[in-house]
Amino acid sequence: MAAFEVLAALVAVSAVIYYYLTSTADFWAKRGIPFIAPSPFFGSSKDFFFNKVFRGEIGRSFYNYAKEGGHKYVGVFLGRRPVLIPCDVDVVKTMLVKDFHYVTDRGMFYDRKREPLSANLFNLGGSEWKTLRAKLSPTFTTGKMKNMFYLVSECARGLEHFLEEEASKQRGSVEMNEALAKYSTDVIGSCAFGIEANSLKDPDAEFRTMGREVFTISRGRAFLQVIAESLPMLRRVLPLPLIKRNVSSFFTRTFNENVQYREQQKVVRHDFLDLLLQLKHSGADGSAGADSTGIDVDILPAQAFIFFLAGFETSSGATSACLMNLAQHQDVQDRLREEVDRVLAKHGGVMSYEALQEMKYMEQCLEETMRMFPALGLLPRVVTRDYQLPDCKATVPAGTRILIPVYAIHHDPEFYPEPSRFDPDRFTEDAKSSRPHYAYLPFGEGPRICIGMRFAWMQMKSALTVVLRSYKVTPNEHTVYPLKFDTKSFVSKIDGGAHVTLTRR
Ligand code: HEM
Repeated sequence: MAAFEVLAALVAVSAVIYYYLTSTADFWAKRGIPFIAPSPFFGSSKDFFFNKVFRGEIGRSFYNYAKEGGHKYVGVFLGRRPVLIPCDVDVVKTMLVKDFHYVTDRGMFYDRKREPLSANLFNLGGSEWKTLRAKLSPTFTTGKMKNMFYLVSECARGLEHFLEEEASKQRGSVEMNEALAKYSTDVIGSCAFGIEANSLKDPDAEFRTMGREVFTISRGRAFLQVIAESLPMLRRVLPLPLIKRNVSSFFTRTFNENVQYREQQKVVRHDFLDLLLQLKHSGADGSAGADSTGIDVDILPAQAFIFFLAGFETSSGATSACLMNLAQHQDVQDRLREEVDRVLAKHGGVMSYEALQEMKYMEQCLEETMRMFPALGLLPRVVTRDYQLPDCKATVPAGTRILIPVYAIHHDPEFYPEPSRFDPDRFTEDAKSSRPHYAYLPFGEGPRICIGMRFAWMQMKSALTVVLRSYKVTPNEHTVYPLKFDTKSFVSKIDGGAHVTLTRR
């Protein structure tokens, strides 16, 4: 009898779970939006959960399905959660800009109490995000970038020495992804935390170790994340810190120690840390500042942390992918080097901020690389109030997820014929004006566009200048090309590394 009761209870629980997991399956059908049918638990794509395929590529299969059917949208399910994929660049534009007040947030999970670093600009939503963005935006003006350039160029000199040593060790063979990750760790360590991160000099530098750890997800954690995707209410009870504890205590401690040092020693470096400190003080003395508009000064370390997180792997990934493209396309590399030599000669051989601004062909090479290899293959958004979709009769409720298929748009032959071909001439002014602006979204768009874009350009161009003015870059036996994406990485990363040979000119 007892066995029968246990069995009955099991059947009942399974039925409830099954009902819960499948109860959203008619979400898109009810709204008349074409959709990709889900399977229970995994939704429309198992690959999405098991990280077997690059997420941007999964988005591309959804996008192609919609386009082939002549649809502007396709509905999918991630687990039981309905997710909308807009597949028309005009719709994307409307969502990101005109209808921004309906689609303000990314729907990222954060928990200010348990994990203060998660309450950062990338994750925050609504009015908290808006106030913070307004406070932080002046930190990234051209003038502020110019003031910070001396710190970036110090790190670029560090990169120069590092490459000299590395290239001499292995007949010129260097893995550029790691070299550039060290460089960008040093850059952001210096600008956002005010310290010499020393990643280029010291193979065991703590900052670099933490940078690696922050993106490493154990199998157990990955499994819990799958469950949390399907059953979001478990998020608050599962032992699932977003950021590993040793990583978060390292960044918080480093930030706080340096704040204390600067305040005591009255050090001014014109970097992000200075600017974040100004936010702190403008609140404390009662003038229009952080506290007076409701920003808690305790969330400042979280902002330095997101500058690091959002800034180091994105920039190093794009720069190393660009070098891989240049290694395969010697004609493009020669043309770019000619530009670097010419502009530097004009500026007395000095890599100044102004010199970098003049390197227009370098911009084209990076733009084309970020088209092929965008940092985020899918741009997340969430609907914040009931929303009648543009060019469509359907309304979706608040809470509906949206994924903008950036990688798919960047590989749509309608905008980029032969999309797998590397061709920086797609980014001449004429070529750009011949296609819709929203067919190119490497930094996102609208009010939530990447706040660090100017900084990223400065950092990437400095690194490319350092490499190209001294070396010819060629493929070697370790080079894997065409580039493959690491399917486990949230931010796009080259699978197998960026191996090239550097030969002194
Ligand atoms: C090549 C380098 C970079 C790329 C490709 C990149 C790309 C992106 C993208 C795609 C987004 C989302 C935009 C959207 O949702 O519309 C974003 C947001 C963001 N990025 Fe970057 N990024 C780069 C470098 C940086 C750097 C250097 C920093 C900081 C120093 C930074 C800080 C941020 C922050 C804080 C956000 C959130 C902005 C907000 O929600 O208001 N990024 N970035």
